[in-house]
Formats: sequence, C-alpha cells, structure tokens
Amino acid sequence: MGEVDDAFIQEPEHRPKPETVEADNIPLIDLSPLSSDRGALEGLVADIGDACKNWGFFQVINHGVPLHFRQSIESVSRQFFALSKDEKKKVARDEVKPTGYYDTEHTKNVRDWKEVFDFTVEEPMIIPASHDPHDNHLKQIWNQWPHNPPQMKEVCLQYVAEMEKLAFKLLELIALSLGLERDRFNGFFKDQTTFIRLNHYPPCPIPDLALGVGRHKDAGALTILAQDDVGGLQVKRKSDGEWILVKPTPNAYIINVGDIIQVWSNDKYESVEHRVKVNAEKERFSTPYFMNPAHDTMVEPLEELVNKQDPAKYSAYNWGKFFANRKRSNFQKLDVENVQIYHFKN
Ligand SMILES: O=C(O)CCC(=O)C(=O)O
Ligand SMILES: [Fe+2]
Repeated sequence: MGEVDDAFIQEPEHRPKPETVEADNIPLIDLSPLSSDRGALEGLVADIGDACKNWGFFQVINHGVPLHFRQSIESVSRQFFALSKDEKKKVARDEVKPTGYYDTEHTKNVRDWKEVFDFTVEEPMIIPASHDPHDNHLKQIWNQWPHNPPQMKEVCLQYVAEMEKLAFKLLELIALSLGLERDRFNGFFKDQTTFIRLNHYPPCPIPDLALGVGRHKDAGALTILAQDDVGGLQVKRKSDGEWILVKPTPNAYIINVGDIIQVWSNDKYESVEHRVKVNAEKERFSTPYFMNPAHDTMVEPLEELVNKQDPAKYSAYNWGKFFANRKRSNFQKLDVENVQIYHFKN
C-alpha cells in the first residue's frame, strides 16, 4: 500500500479526531447464564434487549467459544497477510468470484486502508447472478483457499463451526428480548449467505486522514467480531452521536445488530454506524462473522411487532438483490449513494 492515493482521503467531517472518547465502553454481557438456571436467563435477555436498544453494540464474555479457535484463526490470518501481494492475489476476489483476497474495497466511495480475505459459511453459497431486479438467475459461490498457510482452510472451517453455535445463541436471545418465540429468526438462516472476513489493517502514514473502514452500518442481520489487542473500532454513540472507541477486552466478542434486525424489529433495535481508525505504528487484525439470511428472504417488519398503533415502517425487500447491489459498490465508485434500508421506508 506504499504511496498514498487520494482515494483514501476522507472528507474533513468524516476524519477521525486525534482524541477519541474512551471512558464509556459499550455494554459487557456475561453469557454464562445460558448454561445455568432459568431465572438468570431472564436477566440476561433483559440486558441483551437494553444493549440492543441503547447501543446496537455489546461485547460478550463466557460465550462458550474455546480461546484456541480464535487464536488459530488470528495466527493463519497473520501468516496469510504476511505473504507477498503476488502470492495473495492467487486467490484474488473479483466481480465473478466474490470470495478470497481483496485490497481495494471502498466504503461510501472512499477507499479503506485495509486488505481482506472473505469466505462463506455455506458452500456453495447461492446468491442472485446480478443486482438487476429483472434477472432471476442465481449463481453458486465457492471458496478459494490459498496453498499457504497450508492449514488455513481447516482452521477457518473449525472457526465457522464455533461461530455458528454462538450466532444462533445470540439470535435466540435477541428474539426473546423482543418478546418473540426463541426460534423465530432461525428459519431465515437455512441456506444462509453468512460470510467471514479476515481483516488486516496495515500501519498507515496518514491515520488522521484515512480510515481502515469508513463509517457504515452492517447490512446483514448480526455481526460477531473478534478484534486483536490494538483497538481501532469506533461506534457512534446513540445518545449524542459521539464516536466511542471499543476498547479491546481479551477473549470477548463484539456483537452488533445489522440493518435486517432493525427492519425485522420495526426500528425497536437500530443498526448503528461504526468505523475503524488506523494506526501509524501498529498493524491490526480483526475477524467479523456477518450473519446473513438466505438470498430469497424478503426482509420486512415481523407481524408480531406491528399493529395499528405501530404500523410497519418498511416495505419488504429482497435480501439477495440488496446484497448484490452492496457488493457492486465495493468494486467501483458509483455516482449515486448505494442502496440503504431507508430507501424501503414507508
Ligand atoms: O475491524 C473492525 O473492527 C470492524 C470492521 C467492520 O466494521 C466491517 O468489516 O464491517
Ligand atoms: Fe461493520
């Protein structure tokens, strides 16, 4: 990433401040009641509901994912990104093959100071062949695994299995916190379009002008993020719009509600903006698990959460087409703002 391209420069109002507020961290939730008695579960469900409502973000500890899975995936990620660019580009992602290595992603038309490696949970993953609403063709997506490091595929697949267990636990807690049946969301995730991203943020010579990831909301249902001990994730605090640094907590996962849960909950829970600050000296690694439903899911407020006083705030939209549209803007600067859930507001 040597020389600095103008494409990385954020508009002045979106540049990170040198000082970020660190005092008030996002809620920290202990998931150990999941493995104990029923009374404690009610308290946990209430805490999850408060965190989703007030922050849209929280961290979990005692989540049941053994530490070594996370250490192993961080280790293969470090080994993979340390390879030469030519080596990494052997598994390059492009518009035809949307999994693998990529280093020119844009968020809101500004280039991100990062490189990534994406792989899907379902293989093949089925998605629309194009973003065109009139094109009904589908395509199958297969993962691209590098030969180096040799254990990368195995380590990543083991991590996926652990994340899936945690993802469904969280999804069920969120359903309960909205007064829904525990398994209310589960059916949407048969043939899911969930994917995992390995993020590498190299040291950046212009950390006050560029961002690792520009401000955005996650488009899917739920994100489970592992960050290393460097720190850089900033969350926009709902109470005052201030950017808050999420301090790394050892072995915690950071959870955030995505746009789909915002729509399903009819705005009871909001998907919150976040971004990543980069660092002049240190590289940073993170691993988000983006939990997404099947491509043919029509996303709309759940009927249980809608009534005469509180009518549906959104019209139904097709997740696969939304996803295809979003992916498109990662490859090219579009002249218009990319699709957002507010475009479906009633
Ligand atoms: O690296 C991080 O901490 C967050 C990355 C992120 O928000 C994303 O990839 O959507
Ligand atoms: Fe994100």
